[in-house]
Amino acid sequence: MNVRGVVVEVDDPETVSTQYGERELCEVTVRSDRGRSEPTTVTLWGDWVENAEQLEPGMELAVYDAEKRTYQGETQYTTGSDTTVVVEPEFVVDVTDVRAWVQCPRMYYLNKIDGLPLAYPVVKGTIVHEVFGDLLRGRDIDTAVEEQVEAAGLELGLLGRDSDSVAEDVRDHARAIEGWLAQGTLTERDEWRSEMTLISERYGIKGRADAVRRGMPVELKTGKNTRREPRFHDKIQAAAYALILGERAAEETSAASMMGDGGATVDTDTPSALAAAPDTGTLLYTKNAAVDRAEEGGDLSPAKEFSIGSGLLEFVLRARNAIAATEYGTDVPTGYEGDAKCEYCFEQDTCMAVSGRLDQESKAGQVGSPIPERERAYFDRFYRAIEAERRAVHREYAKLWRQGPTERADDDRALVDLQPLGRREIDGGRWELRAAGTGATSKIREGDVVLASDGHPIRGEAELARVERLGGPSPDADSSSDGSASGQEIVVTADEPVELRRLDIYPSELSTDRLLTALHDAVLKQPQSAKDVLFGRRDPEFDCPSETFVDNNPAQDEAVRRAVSAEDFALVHGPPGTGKTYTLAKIVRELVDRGEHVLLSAFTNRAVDNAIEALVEQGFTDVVRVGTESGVREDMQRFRLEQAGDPDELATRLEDAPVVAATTASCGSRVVREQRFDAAVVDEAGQLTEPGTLAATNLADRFVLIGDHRQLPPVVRSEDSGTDGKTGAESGGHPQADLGRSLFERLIEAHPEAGVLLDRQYRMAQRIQAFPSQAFYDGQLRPATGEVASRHVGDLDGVDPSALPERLRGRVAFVDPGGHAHGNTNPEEADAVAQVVEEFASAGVSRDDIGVIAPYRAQVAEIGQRLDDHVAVDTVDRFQGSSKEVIVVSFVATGDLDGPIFEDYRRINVALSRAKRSLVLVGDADALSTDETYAEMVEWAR
Ligand SMILES: Nc1ncnc2c1ncn2[C@@H]1O[C@H](COP(=O)(O)OP(=O)(O)OP(=O)(O)O)[C@@H](O)[C@H]1O
Repeated sequence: MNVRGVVVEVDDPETVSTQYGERELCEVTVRSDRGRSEPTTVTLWGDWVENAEQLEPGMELAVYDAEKRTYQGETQYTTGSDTTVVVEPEFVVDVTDVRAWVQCPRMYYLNKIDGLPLAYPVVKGTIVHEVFGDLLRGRDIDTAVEEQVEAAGLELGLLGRDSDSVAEDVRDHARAIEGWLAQGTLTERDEWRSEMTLISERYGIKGRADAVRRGMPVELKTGKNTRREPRFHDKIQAAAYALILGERAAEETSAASMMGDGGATVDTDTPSALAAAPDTGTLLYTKNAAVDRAEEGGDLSPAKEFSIGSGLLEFVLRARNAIAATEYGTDVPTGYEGDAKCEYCFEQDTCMAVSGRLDQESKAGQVGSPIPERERAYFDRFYRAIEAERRAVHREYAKLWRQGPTERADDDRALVDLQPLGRREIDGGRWELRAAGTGATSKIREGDVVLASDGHPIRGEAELARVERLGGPSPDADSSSDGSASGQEIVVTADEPVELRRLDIYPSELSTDRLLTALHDAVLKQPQSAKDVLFGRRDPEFDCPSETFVDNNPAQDEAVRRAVSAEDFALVHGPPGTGKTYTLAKIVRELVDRGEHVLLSAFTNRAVDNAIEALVEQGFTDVVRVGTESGVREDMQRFRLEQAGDPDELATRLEDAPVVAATTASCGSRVVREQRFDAAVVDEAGQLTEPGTLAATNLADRFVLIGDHRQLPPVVRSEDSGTDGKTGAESGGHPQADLGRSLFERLIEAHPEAGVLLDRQYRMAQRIQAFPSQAFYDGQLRPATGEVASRHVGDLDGVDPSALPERLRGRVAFVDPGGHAHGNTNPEEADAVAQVVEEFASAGVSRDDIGVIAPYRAQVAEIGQRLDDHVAVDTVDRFQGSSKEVIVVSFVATGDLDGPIFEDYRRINVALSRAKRSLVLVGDADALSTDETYAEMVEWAR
């Protein structure tokens, strides 16, 4: 019997005498069905009491294989020998976190906030793991070592290492692996899986096992261990994988026995998930092979097997539960939760320093004096906000099993019903998998790492895969014979040959991890003077030169002057089309001319590439672009710094470049985080969370933020219910504003004197800019030139304005087609939008010059079906930063104004300010007019 529900009450634990002696118990009352059912009591016995004590009302509790009994007419549940207890099952804890927690809960916390440094043991560890995978896939040792060392070239170069000595070092480790693989028992390749992604729906654990051999976990450790037994926390890691493997094995058995029984429910002979777990794990300590046997004794064999019993598995689960319970309240562990000895801990100094500076209780004690109260409060508030983001990511994991395939596909989180077209082995024993798509779209993009599966991402065969191609004609002749393949071939690469039937977005905690390290670095590593301005203890200072930088635009000129003379920071506020990118390029060039080492950053890859493009247009090309191959635009690849290659050359290129360009997310990478700059210039700063901005500004002595807080705000997941298929629900002015408010906005409000408003726009005809200027910029925006002011579609080559219907001949039009909203679509409105587009096209406007913006993905799809691919149809979020000659906006709403686009004026500002020559609003005028601002908009447009 399984019991699962929301905890409503936790009694005090008590000790009772039983036939087995004194035992502890704790009664917990839960309401199942997500808190809707009548209360049920579950008695947790023995060691599970430890977890019971961590419970709080409101948490979710799952008790699997509980024993049922009736007491005084009431049904009760109790833990038995096969029972497992899971706290907050949808909080998906990573196996490496369980390991760290068992070492010391405080270490788990420290790892989280300060991230993995760029250090040789870390990089070497990664290389050895890659080589391990290669060897398992049958690769030759010399090739594997050589290629993997080369792949880490940049990191090794930054660490001052040369390839030969690293290869020598890695080869020692690789020999341990090879020796072990050569042992007679390991012959059947089929029994191996390298790098297996495991996610447990039952226990809320995930991780990537280094290898699974005959169903048993194998973990590789690049350290040495001369004892016979593996280290305890290493065993914990392998046992955690065993726990998940047991769940899978039990499911397979029960599925098989259900089939054997003609579909009837069987619950007698199926083993519990715990009993089905593998009973042996292996730890491979590769450094043992390199130890000099003359100098060191003990057990030097690298491979150490150990047995996994239910006691160990339950221990793992209790540690996992302790993490989930701690994170429920965003509590900071003190170290007292575990029994590690601080004096043996190599993190003791760091631990004491962090505890001292943040004034946190810690088993190791504190050293140093605390940072000011205000900074601690800041750290705390953002820590909580970022952890709320992490919980939102965890909810995304849970959707992998909570949502059915159709629901996931409708939510744009999966591509389902793919038809496998074939697979082939490629370099390094990896696989290329191909399938025919259905023509459906999703948030999955080329270059993403996704879960590829044979139908179910958790219960089926699944592996992490990289999307190489989505759609596009198949180069393979035989797949075109399959009608469904036409134009929709999907190609991914993976370590294992999964039958490709479905792709799911794989939620990643990487960006939350990086926000935390940025917060840590800003508060604990930045010099006092930098923090003074951030925390309002000092006003920013300028040392303005009298030079002219831009002679045809006074505001831009002033912006460059402020930027180059800022001793702390400068802020450039750029409304739509006012030359933000142009000004940014000027600023970067001026800084470089002054001999400064500049970091150029932005929220999106697109903006980073646009900024480089503007630099190139201004004749400057001395830029190094850091980013992945798929993230960087084709024509900017020539600036991209490869990760692989000669260490010294790569490191020199990065360190000597006057300008390094990377997204703010990449600024948190091991490589960029180690660099220092004189100045950081950050574009799209209005869309960045405060810690997201800090990831870039932490790396420089001074910074310039360029953005517009009246356009799209930062995307914050934790406010996004995410299941309604709407876009934009993420931000909309909710009270949890810490992450929703950018550093740019906070600073420009606190220090308007440090900001410059770019007030001349080079995009919209005067008639189009009138409303956005009035409504969102206090009427301060004006066309930069007469040409801009008078723009009209009639000026475009081949366009005959008289061929347009009367209502579309002006620069702004309003079309009210009526119709009814069905969920997030309005088909009649979609028809009207398509008609408007066709009318412009018939008058000679190129379809590539027309864009359609709708508030919801569903309406985007509805309109997209009616138009050919040349017309860009998308949500507001995807239009930020771009423009078109003609823009048609579909509002969808009828009757009332219940949509995120309407709750947030910043989104409507973006939608209205994309058009150069013609803007057509399509919607229900009566519905829109129920809101004051939109009433004015309708008035203006008609
Ligand atoms: N001072 C200037 N003189 C001449 N042209 C300019 C000047 N500043 C900007 N422009 C031109 O105006 C256009 C818009 O500039 P830019 O792309 O930099 O705007 P933006 O503010 O970055 O736009 P968006 O709102 O889309 O981010 C570009 O074609 C650019 O070359």
